[in-house]
Amino acid sequence: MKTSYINGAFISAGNNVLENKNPSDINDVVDRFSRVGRTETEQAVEAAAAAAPAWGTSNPQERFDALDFIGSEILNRREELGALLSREEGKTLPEGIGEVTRAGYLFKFFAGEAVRIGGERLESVRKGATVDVTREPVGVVGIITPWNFPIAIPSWKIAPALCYGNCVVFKPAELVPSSAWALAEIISRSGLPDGVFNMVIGRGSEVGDAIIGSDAVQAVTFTGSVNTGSMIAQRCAARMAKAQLELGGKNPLIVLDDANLEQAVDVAVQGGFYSTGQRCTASSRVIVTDGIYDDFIKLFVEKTQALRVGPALDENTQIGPVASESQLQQDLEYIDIAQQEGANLLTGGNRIEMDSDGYYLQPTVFADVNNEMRICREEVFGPVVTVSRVADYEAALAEANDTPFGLSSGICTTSLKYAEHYKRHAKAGMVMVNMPTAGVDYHVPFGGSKGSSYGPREQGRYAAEFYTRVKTAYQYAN
Ligand SMILES: NC(=O)C1=CN([C@@H]2O[C@H](COP(=O)(O)OP(=O)(O)OC[C@H]3O[C@@H](n4cnc5c(N)ncnc54)[C@H](OP(=O)(O)O)[C@@H]3O)[C@@H](O)[C@H]2O)C=CC1
Ligand SMILES: O=C(O)CCC(=O)C(=O)O
Repeated sequence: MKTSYINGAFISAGNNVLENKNPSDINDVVDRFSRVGRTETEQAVEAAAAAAPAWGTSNPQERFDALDFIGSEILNRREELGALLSREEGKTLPEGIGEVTRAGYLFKFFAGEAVRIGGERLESVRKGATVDVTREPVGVVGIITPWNFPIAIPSWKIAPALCYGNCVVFKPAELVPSSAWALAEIISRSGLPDGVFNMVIGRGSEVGDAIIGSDAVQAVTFTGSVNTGSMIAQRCAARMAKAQLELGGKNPLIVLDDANLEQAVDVAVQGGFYSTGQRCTASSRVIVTDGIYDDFIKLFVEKTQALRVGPALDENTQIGPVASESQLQQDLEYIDIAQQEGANLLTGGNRIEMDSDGYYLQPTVFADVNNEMRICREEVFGPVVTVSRVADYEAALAEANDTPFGLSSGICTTSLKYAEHYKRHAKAGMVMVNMPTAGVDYHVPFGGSKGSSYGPREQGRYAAEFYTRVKTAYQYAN
């Protein structure tokens, strides 16, 4: 049975067993894990706190070597780890391998950043004095991750945390411990001193709660639901700890009359349905102008119906299963709500029974919606897309921005004027022109506005804002 990693060792197993089941076939148990609780989490935090002073002042070469080792091993094993990820989460094999590859490059990127950490020296406005502005680690960082990106999200939090000299207590989602464990196993051989990296496998309500409540944890980074995220931010604020949240999205994709139709439909299909729509960046609202609407709907429904839903590891599969029973129930509930609200179900809407016992759902398209409906305002987190008809670009922009979220926002157009205008006026942290709203690069900032994100951006060089504190040192030269 696999166990948590605390203070440089995988601990011995207890009797609280977590079974990791394959959502493509729930009779397939991917692996068994021993859960820990509060006591072990507190031990992990203590180990991290004890290791923090030395790691915080460690040589950049030491950090580079560890992060580079982790990145190289992930990349060398991308096919094996990708298959494991697809088996436990349900995304297709190419998506699984793609995610693992992204994780490898994230570690490589932050290996490079470790030797580039700098500051600046300014002349003081007071004669004869200088000012140094430098970055220091925050100390112990708590990392709480969701199930939809089992290795990429942990990597884009763990890699910068270590890069900037922090110690880590990492809690993966209960649904996907296998990729997290594989990552921890690689990290355990990377040469990091004991206590610098710790992973605790257990329930959010116990292990997660112990992390966010500990005074020794100076910063918490979280990706997941709005409710859990806002509770975490409030708890952190109450004890003056830093918090960084990546939450939901209700991401719009505008298709203008002048768009390339084939390209726009492919962008909508990819953004809406790939990874089974389980991405906070998924384009769940497509907003189409009048002149292209009928042609768009026809081709979009055709291409949606042609998508092959099936087991994640089957080479013919384009859309894997939903990740869990509870997520499937949530998707079906929203499909029901949309119909009760009067949305027009154009295709999909039902669970699919297959030979393998998994959580399969038809990719689903609703039309004739208005932006007040719950199906247009609340995140479903599944393969469910609404399409609305608007008169022109101005109406499309207004509808796109009329949402409590602001993560990613897309437009398909051949007009430079509209593309440029949209990049400036979309109320979202990320804007995509003629590209799916989902699927981002690993070396640039990731995050949103309004209800989607809180705190500094993740990824790229901007990650330093969260994982460091700035110090200003004045010196008078005698
Ligand atoms: N923005 C995004 O990318 C994501 C959004 N979601 C949204 O959230 C919905 C629910 O998914 P769910 O997995 O339940 O999301 P949660 O927000 O509950 O879970 C995310 C992480 O938080 C942990 N957690 C749960 N409760 C607590 C707590 N009280 N204190 C500290 N940590 C906690 C979870 O642990 P554990 O797994 O042990 O419960 C998990 O590691 C989805 O349907 C989707 O709408 C979900 C995943 C990703
Ligand atoms: O779209 C992506 O590449 C990232 C999405 C993501 O981070 C998420 O869904 O949590």
